[in-house]
Amino acid sequence: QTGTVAANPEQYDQAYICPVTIGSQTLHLDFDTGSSDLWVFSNLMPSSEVDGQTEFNTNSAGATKKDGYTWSISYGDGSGASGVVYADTVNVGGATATSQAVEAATSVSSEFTSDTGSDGLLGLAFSSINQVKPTPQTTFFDTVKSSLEAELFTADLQSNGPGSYTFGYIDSSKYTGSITYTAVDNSQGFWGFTAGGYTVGGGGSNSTGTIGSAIADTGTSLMYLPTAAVQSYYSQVSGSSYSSSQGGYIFPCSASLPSLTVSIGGHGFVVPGSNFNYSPTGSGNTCFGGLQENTGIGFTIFGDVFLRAVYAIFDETQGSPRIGFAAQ
Ligand SMILES: O[C@H]1CN[C@@H](c2nc(-c3ccc(C(F)(F)F)cc3)no2)C1
Repeated sequence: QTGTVAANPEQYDQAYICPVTIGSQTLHLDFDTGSSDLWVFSNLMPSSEVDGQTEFNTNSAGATKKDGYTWSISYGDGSGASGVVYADTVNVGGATATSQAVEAATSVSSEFTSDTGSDGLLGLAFSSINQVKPTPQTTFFDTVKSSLEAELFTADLQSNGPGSYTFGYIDSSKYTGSITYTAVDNSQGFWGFTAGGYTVGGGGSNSTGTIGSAIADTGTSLMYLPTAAVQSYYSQVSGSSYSSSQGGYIFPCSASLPSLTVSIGGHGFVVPGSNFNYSPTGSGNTCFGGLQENTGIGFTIFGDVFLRAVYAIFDETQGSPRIGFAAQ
């Protein structure tokens, strides 16, 4: 089997929301290659924590409670959720898992209540970091992968318009040139890979260092690189500065932004400058940069700002996992 689902950007491309059928309900979930739990708003939550989101009905005929199973998760920004676990049929664009662990929230943090476009998350990292106790559950991809035409999924994220995820096949209309694959280190549960040198702007190679280990994370909006690369980038953006009040680099919204070329698997991938204007700060006609320092995170994260510039293939067809990127 295969699956194809639209990936709809929230405002400022903050996250990508996809329709998922669970039993007879359709919920809109944030697909996240940086975590491994499929959790949903549910009828078990206090109404004070729900602001228009669709609630998974745990009383529906097809939902089977997994007694004694609980979960609790927190995300990079400190938000989180917790609850209990059911099994139900989950269909993503035609790819169907007949008995998928569906983690029904009994409580979510205020950030999720306020994120009115999302009814929960669908994790696509490795099942080793699933947060269900006493027994971790498999991700949707792990549950269905043996039944897919090919054991892979792909992400085509777009700005201001629908992109798509595919399960089980590569859509050759989504990219140009060839796909460059590189080995994945999943020892931390993430789609980890090694990135090489970088060049700011289209000029000659002015890269002074290499980026090193990184993760591909569709659930992170921005791109977080080592300080040296970030300072090198913003040194080419006139009027840019680090704003402690905004918590990152900002610049005049009228600034012209250079591209950033990153070498992965020996191929240079170009992120256009426009990808690095993330959003207005709301003060003084300054804009918040889509490239920020990885200090304090502990990871270099290739989030949506990077992933919008490529077609990404999350591939387990070779036995050991690999990740592929192609220009689009
Ligand atoms: O944890 C890492 C795994 N991938 C990144 C991720 N972060 C979120 C997230 C989604 C929605 C919200 C909220 F709605 F604003 F609460 C917050 C965080 N989803 O994936 C970071």
